[in-house]
Amino acid sequence: MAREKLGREAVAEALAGLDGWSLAEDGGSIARSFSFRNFSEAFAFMTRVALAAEKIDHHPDWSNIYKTVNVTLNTHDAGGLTALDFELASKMNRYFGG
Ligand SMILES: C[C@H](O)[C@H](O)[C@H]1CNC2=NC(N)=NC(=O)C2=N1
Repeated sequence: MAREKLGREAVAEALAGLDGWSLAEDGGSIARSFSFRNFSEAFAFMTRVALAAEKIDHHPDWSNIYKTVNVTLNTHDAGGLTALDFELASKMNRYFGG
């Protein structure tokens, strides 16, 4: 199941294929900071991600400061990382890459 908490090895494996994301010290979440040319691009990215998040019913913890978007992902329901976090993270990387 997509919402099942992943073990340490599965997390390490999923993270290895994911550019720019780092694992929190407690292993319970992943984080990445995205930097854009301006606020408009940052917000366009957030809009696109928001629609994708709604579609898969999985939502980021994030903040936006001007042209930077800081994101932390974990699955609250599972109390850790699940396949959904890595699905959303790789979508974000794709949208960021263009
Ligand atoms: C009822 C609904 O499916 C749940 O509350 C979903 C919504 N979005 C979610 N997003 C995240 N990041 N973690 C969750 O556990 C979660 N649960």
